[in-house]
Amino acid sequence: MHQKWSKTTEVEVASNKLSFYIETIEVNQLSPLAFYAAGEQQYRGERFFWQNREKTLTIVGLGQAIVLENNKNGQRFYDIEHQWKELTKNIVMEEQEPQPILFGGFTFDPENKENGEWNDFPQSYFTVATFQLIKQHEKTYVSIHLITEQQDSSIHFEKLREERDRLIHAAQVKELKTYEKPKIHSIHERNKDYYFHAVENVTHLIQKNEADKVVIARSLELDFKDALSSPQIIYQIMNEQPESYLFGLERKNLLFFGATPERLVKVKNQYAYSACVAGSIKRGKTAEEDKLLGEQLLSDSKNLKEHQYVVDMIENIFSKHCEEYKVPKRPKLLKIRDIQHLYTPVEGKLFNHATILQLVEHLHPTPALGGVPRNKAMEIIREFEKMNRGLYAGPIGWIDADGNGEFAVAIRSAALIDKKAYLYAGGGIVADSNPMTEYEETLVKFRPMLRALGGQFNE
Ligand SMILES: C=C(O[C@@H]1C=C(C(=O)O)C=C[C@H]1O)C(=O)O
Ligand SMILES: [Mg+2]
Repeated sequence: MHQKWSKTTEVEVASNKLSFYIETIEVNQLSPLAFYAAGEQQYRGERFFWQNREKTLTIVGLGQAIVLENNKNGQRFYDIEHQWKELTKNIVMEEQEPQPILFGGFTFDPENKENGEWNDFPQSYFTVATFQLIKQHEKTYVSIHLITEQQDSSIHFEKLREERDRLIHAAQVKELKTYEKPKIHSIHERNKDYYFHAVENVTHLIQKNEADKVVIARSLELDFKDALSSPQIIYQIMNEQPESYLFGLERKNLLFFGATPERLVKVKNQYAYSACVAGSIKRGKTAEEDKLLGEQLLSDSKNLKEHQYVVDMIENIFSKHCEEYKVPKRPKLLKIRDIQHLYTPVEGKLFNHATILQLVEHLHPTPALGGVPRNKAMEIIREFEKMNRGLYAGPIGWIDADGNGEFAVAIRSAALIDKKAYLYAGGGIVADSNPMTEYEETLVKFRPMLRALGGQFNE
């Protein structure tokens, strides 16, 4: 017999009286990706996938028990947090019991009005899945969530149990499926000339002291021969990027996905963990060359400057939200498949009242993706980036009913819509930046998603 938990709580959200029904079972041996793929017919546009960097936690969501979204600037973090607290305040979980998860993301800049692939996408987009799979410590749990105004939901719930069993069965029999790499028809560097012009201009502005650092990004447009499926893409990024957070978030016909090495913030039992990741160099072709490049990065003044702005800002936020915190004096190297970064982990013990979404609100955007000073940098980005970043460079992640959770910075990412994918990459511009070097840095940063999608740049 599977271990099983069931509970119902009454809550009031936005003056609606709602009941939150939860039933969780432990299941044997189930591939999270196969579970995700089992939702291909019924739940397209309503799924998510998350795996942390350490690969100790995987979460999959199929269907939507509730969607929390808003377009409010200024209050968007607070609103999501408030609604989630209302939804979960009466839930008392047992220690071993898997929690209901709120998963989603915040766009990079709610003030950006550029048209494109992010049209109609809300500035904050979160969901609680109808069917939630959690794989943690080698155990796998599947929960049903039903959030409803109905008083008697027993018939509805019985249907959901049947559907859960169908999904689990389908996932078990599809276990061994592999997917082919997509076939790219064409690659287009959007506004390429304009990007060089932007980096040059922004460097001049910084030399004139209008700002200290500004991150400028650009995008690639890929066309495919055939339409791609979300499980096919998640499969590719799982094979490509073992040392990163992996994520996929669907809404209607858009899939946003990526493999990022960068943590924005993790909160566990009132401890907070963040990471300064900024400053980059490529990987070497041999171990010796790789080591030399790493040493070069560790002593390169332009990259150290890029990095230090991030450390100063994150340290400042931690000093406001923590009783105590630690910041190492010098960065170390974070080496991932295509690139090496300067990396400084930061951790602290939060004040009692501090929450993960408050930290997300204050940390986003760090100067790793925005700049210094923050507001000036955002204005410059709006003026000089001919695009809408959407969820790229924004916070993506989850929160549980206890307020624990983790958000990554959604870089090394792309949006897929039908037969087109849009890949995003940028870099920190400081006074001594050079357009060609920055351009080449973006090529390296495009590489993981490009490779996952079946493409490659020639060197
Ligand atoms: C902007 C990106 O990455 C950020 C910029 C970096 C840099 O300029 O050195 C390094 C890591 C990230 O914080 C991206 O990957 O698109
Ligand atoms: Mg850089």
